[in-house]
Amino acid sequence: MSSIAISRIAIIGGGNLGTSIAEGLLQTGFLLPDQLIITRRNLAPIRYLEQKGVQLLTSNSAAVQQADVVILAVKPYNVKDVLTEVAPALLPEKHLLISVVTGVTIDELTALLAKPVAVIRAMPNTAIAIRESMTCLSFKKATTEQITWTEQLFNQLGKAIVIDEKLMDAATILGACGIAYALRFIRASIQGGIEIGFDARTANLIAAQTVKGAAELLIRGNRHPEEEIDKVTTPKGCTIAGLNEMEHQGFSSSLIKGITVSYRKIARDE
Ligand SMILES: NC(=O)C1=CN([C@@H]2O[C@H](COP(=O)(O)OP(=O)(O)OC[C@H]3O[C@@H](n4cnc5c(N)ncnc54)[C@H](OP(=O)(O)O)[C@@H]3O)[C@@H](O)[C@H]2O)C=CC1
Ligand SMILES: O=C(O)[C@@H]1CCC=N1
Repeated sequence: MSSIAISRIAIIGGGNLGTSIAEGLLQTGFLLPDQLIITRRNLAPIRYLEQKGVQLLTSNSAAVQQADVVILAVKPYNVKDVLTEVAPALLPEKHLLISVVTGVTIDELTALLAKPVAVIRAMPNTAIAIRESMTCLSFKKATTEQITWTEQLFNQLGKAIVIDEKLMDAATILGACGIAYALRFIRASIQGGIEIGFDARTANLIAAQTVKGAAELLIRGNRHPEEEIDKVTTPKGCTIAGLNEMEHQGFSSSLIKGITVSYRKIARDE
């Protein structure tokens, strides 16, 4: 497989994440809409992608046959059936399998395929739909070209880093589930904002843009949050009073505990 020339990408499982990946991919110059195939059993919810030129199929094997990169985006409990179905069509000399499935290791995927197809695990998040994903990648036996190509692909869709596979569950929690945690923070801010006088729409805009700005301060400035917090906290001021009350109520502690509970839900010793 060349590092740049692919004929088609097939996304197996056009659900929340699969369609988010498709939407992000369509915004890149990485491929044309007719180079993208997406499958699910019930195609009705994703007919809108057909209007954009994407090929929709119910046959996973037919999708795999037409593609050289296959993105597996089904729930973990569907993996065995789907891989058993597509294994005959997956050719080691042709295909790269990228799995975004939570908690299924490269060894487990390879064992289900029972053939030496290159497998890369990717853990993106739903912000991939707007090319703002944080994607963690891991691999075992992929070629340099396949790894480079996959990094380039996900860097077109946000930021991508390569991690050890044993950190993949932690990446799932911090990066993928993290979208939900961040949105809950924003929702709570909106509720507080309404209580102090804003209508919901205005509170939503202020809270979301403020979180975006805070995140950009860290990303662009490569800073620790507390450095930026120090700039906001006037001595005896309102910020520190509110922050300390949040901590007295268990703000950081509840987040840390939530993250570790989420982690225990999927983590295994690897
Ligand atoms: N949602 C997220 O934020 C993230 C999810 N993930 C992982 O990505 C995977 C997908 O998650 P998510 O998109 O949320 O789940 P969804 O349930 O939304 O999507 C899974 C899709 O797979 C389809 N599907 C099920 N069986 C088959 C089959 N035999 N052939 C083809 N398609 C099939 C389903 O459609 P139908 O029933 O019509 O076939 C469904 O649309 C999971 O493993 C999840 O852990 C990883 C990171 C983030
Ligand atoms: O909650 C879940 O199981 C999946 C994994 C990452 C995001 N959603």
